[in-house]
Amino acid sequence: MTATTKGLEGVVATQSSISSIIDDQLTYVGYKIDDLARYSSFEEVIFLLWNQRLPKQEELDTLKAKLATNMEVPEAIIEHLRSYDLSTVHPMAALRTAISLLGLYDEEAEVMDAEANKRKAIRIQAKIASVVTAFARIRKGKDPIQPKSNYNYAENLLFMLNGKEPKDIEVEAMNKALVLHADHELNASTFTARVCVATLSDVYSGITAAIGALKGPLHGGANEGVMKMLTEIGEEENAIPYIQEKLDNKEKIMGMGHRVYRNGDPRAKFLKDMSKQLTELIGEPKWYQMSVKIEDYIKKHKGLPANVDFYSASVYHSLGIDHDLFTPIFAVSRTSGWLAHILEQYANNRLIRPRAEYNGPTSPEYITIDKR
Ligand SMILES: CC(=O)SCCNC(=O)CCNC(=O)[C@H](O)C(C)(C)COP(=O)(O)OP(=O)(O)OC[C@H]1O[C@@H](n2cnc3c(N)ncnc32)[C@H](O)[C@@H]1OP(=O)(O)O
Ligand SMILES: O=C([O-])CC(=O)C(=O)O
Repeated sequence: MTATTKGLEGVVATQSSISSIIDDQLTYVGYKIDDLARYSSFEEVIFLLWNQRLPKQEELDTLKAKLATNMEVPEAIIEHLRSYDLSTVHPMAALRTAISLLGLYDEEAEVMDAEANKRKAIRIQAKIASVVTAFARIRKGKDPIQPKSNYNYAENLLFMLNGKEPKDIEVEAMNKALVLHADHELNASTFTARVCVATLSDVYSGITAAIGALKGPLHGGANEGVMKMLTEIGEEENAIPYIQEKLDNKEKIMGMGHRVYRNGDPRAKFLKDMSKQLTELIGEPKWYQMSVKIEDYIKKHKGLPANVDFYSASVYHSLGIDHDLFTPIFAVSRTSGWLAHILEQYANNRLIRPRAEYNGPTSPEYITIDKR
């Protein structure tokens, strides 16, 4: 057996043609994230991740139409959401359970051929936006909003969330955030999804498992943590003493650091630009200003760069999204990547089963329970 590496750092666990991080550059199917963030719609990226090529206009139109028409969720899911005490349930917990439940209403859930799996991918990608937004509205005592078939994915997401026609700038920002969060090589939640389906379990199980992994604050959950931190700081002048105290207490600063990127996350600059623009637009530039101060300080004193979660917090806040919905919105986007990886895993599968180096006691004498 080879030596263990804590947290599997640097271990290459699979081959994949979906996304890559080489020398701090992120690509989806070889396309630079900078180009995709500037020019692509989220639907184009979904097509790219699932088919390993960019769509022609007609193919894109078909995918957009399929996503829009599949957004409706079974009434039973809505009723289930209504049955929780939503004041205490974390939205990621509700999402995890709702997606698992969704599988019970999909007649093809257990059908394991490639075409059926692609059909399920469309249904899951479409419906996850409705589940998150329905949750958001039901807990405020409002009814879920039906998607519009002529809206694109980002528009529908905002529309179903806020109940009003989104502004162009908001749609543009949401689209870009969805593109930037869509996939990221073998991050923890994607790895979780692949491990799950490599047992030949079903797609819903893979997505449910991945949601569970994304929920944690060391992964997707960090974006909610960033906004919590900014809110606690309150004003720009409090930022550095607050951060220094956290560092003195050996606490981690959410949204900072990354396992793979050492010199900076290429997605962060787009979110940073959007944060500047949108926080000004809503008349709350302090969130951006505070974030810049923290980023500079952590870079200088810890050598750690901001990751994708750092500026996405103030971006989502500016779009009027509740802070505990930031990670579910991340999940809506990352579902596209999880699904791509699940399909890729099925297409060339082998059970994922590494080894553990045993470091427990050896040969203790067994004493029967009456003598212990
Ligand atoms: C979408 C995403 O998942 S992006 C990541 C989102 N997560 C976060 O933002 C949470 C905060 N960041 C972190 O916890 C880490 O940087 C991770 C989990 C992202 C990466 O972790 P790892 O590569 O395992 O690094 P690890 O946690 O071992 O940290 C290495 C050192 O840097 C320090 N460090 C890393 N991140 C931070 C941070 N955000 N704040 C303060 N110190 C940090 C650690 O304390 C450790 O210091 P030490 O060697 O003195 O003990
Ligand atoms: O790759 C990682 O470890 C975490 C990350 O940035 C992501 O999932 O987007």
